[in-house]
Amino acid sequence: MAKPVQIEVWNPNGKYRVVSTKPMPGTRWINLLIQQDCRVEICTQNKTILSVEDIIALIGDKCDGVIGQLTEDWGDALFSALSKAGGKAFSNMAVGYNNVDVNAANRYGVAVGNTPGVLTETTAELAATLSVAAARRIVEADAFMRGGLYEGWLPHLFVGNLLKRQTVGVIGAGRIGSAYARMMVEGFKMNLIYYDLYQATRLEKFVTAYGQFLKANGEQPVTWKRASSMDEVLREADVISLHPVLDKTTYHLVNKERLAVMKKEAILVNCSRGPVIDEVALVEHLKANPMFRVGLDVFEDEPYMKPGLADMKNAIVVPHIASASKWTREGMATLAALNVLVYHLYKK
Ligand SMILES: NC(=O)C1=CN([C@@H]2O[C@H](COP(=O)(O)OP(=O)(O)OC[C@H]3O[C@@H](n4cnc5c(N)ncnc54)[C@H](O)[C@@H]3O)[C@@H](O)[C@H]2O)C=CC1
Ligand SMILES: O=C(O)C(=O)CO
Repeated sequence: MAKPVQIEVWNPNGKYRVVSTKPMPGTRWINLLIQQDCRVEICTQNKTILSVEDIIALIGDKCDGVIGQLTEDWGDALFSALSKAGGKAFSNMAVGYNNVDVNAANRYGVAVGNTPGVLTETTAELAATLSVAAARRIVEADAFMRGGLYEGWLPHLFVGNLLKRQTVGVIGAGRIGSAYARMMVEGFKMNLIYYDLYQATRLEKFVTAYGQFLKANGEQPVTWKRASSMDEVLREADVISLHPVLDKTTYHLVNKERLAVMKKEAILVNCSRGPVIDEVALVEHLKANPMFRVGLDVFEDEPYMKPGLADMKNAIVVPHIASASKWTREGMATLAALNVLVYHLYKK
């Protein structure tokens, strides 16, 4: 039997019981639930990742809906427990739902929601930040300065890459990949090459129009190309950012062989999911190619890094913060609450 979990209760007399496995930013999401007659229970347990047993204890005997987190394993055990407690709706507070077994949810009659859109620009901005930080060696230079090593300007000190007129490669040109591509094309006048299973028509139109604008102003136009294979992007791009969903087709999409295809001085950014890159192969590649740089927001065995990664000066690592702006996180919480409510509102 799991230990009882600590909770904070809002609107104790509400008719529907909705559980959030974590406190979430803002109060709009709580107010929306209360307005629809929900008793809101928020788990305040001081434990970063709740186990399946912890969440089963939270669900208890009666629960109408749950808002959960991407760190939790939403599979058969949890959907079975939620269904037994009368639950009909679950929302991940994330757009990615690789932690959710949607088939299991279907089997138990639980509707599943996620939080797309509201985090698109914020996530793309972090990918752009990592791209620039890697190109200009910002983290290394910061450590150098703080280490008291700066003795004066030198022609060779922290020389990095100029992005202007280089090629940006995007793998997975969906919402976030396309927003990132637009930032890099418009912000740095980079040419675009992308690979996706589907054509990114709006993105292509944007780059074409921006190219025409530049030309009309006497500047060299930017260009775009839809690659017929992922390897084409890896071969041609100077900066490559990964934005696909994580599923069977994208697991270890970037492996030893594909790293070898990339330019020796390329920059690789990952703000999608850790397992899209074979991280062991990446560490070896970083060791063998000191001019190759990566910017990583996500890791294969999150929260852990593969041995050796933390020692690599050509790697920038941040703790899965790509969607971490106040506006976005409040928006994600609001969307998650609406997802859980939709089912109940629909029934009324
Ligand atoms: N690091 C972070 O904090 C965040 C990470 N994410 C991750 O980013 C992912 C993408 O989010 P969105 O852009 O909103 O989703 P989206 O569904 O709009 O875009 C995903 C794209 O990947 C493409 N794709 C799927 N399989 C592919 C393959 N085998 N090769 C190439 N492309 C493939 C799809 O066609 C689609 O265009 C999420 O699933 C999530 O895992 C999202 C938000 C924040
Ligand atoms: O939404 C997601 O998928 C994240 O990784 C966090 O925002």
